[in-house]
Amino acid sequence: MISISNVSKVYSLESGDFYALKNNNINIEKGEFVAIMGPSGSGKSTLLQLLGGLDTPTSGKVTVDGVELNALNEKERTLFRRTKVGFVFQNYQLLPMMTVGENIALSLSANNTSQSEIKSTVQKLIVDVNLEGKEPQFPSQLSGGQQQRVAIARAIAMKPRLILADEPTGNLDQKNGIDILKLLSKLNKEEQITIVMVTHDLQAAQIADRIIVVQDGLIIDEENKGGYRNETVADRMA
Ligand SMILES: Nc1ncnc2c1ncn2[C@@H]1O[C@H](COP(=O)(O)OP(=O)(O)OP(=O)(O)O)[C@@H](O)[C@H]1O
Repeated sequence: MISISNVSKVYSLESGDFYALKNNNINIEKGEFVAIMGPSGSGKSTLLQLLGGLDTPTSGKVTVDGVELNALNEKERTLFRRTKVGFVFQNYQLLPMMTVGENIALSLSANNTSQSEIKSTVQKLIVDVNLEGKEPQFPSQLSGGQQQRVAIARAIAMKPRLILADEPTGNLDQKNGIDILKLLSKLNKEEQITIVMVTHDLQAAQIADRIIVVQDGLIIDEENKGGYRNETVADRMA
């Protein structure tokens, strides 16, 4: 489903080139639930942004669901993000002036889906994420856990084969956090949606099939342990 080959992301700073990610390789299978852990600043969000086509690598190849992201132009990348990937963020990123129903329908509307299909899809999604009756309300009228469920409904509206979640439980209390993890797990098991989730919470990561650790710009996992060395920030400057 996902293949990363010799991927680096370099930022040019006044002090020199800084490797947010340095020459990484990884494969994630279709239907896997993968947690990404690692210290602050290690490169986790950068990795997620590359997988979601929100950013491009400085070098190397990123392939997602058969699509080689490097080969896409800006327009194609936008279409890729809209149709192939569902994004879930720590701070939900709902549009405050839109109702729950309208937020969920966003990607459908952007994709020229008919009004009747949008209506029936939103109604089904509302039930799937257990938010019956909340459709006409605004995000500010919902709890954090409910807002995150709206964000997940929005993320899966286009039936993506991949969900990228950046700290989806980071703003939630334990109970709401667990509910969100259960919902993601259900989507993974029942719909075979591949999930890549960044988390700082080891308990949250336990729900995943595999934990990948990113440290100092290096992805470390079972296949990749040989590439690991304990780099300092200075090592990441070219
Ligand atoms: N636009 C940028 N310009 C320069 N450096 C950047 C830029 N974006 C990210 N970085 C650097 O790249 C490194 C990786 O950042 P990233 O956001 O991926 O870390 P992270 O592991 O997600 O951290 P956190 O857990 O705190 O969210 C950090 O050292 C960060 O300062």
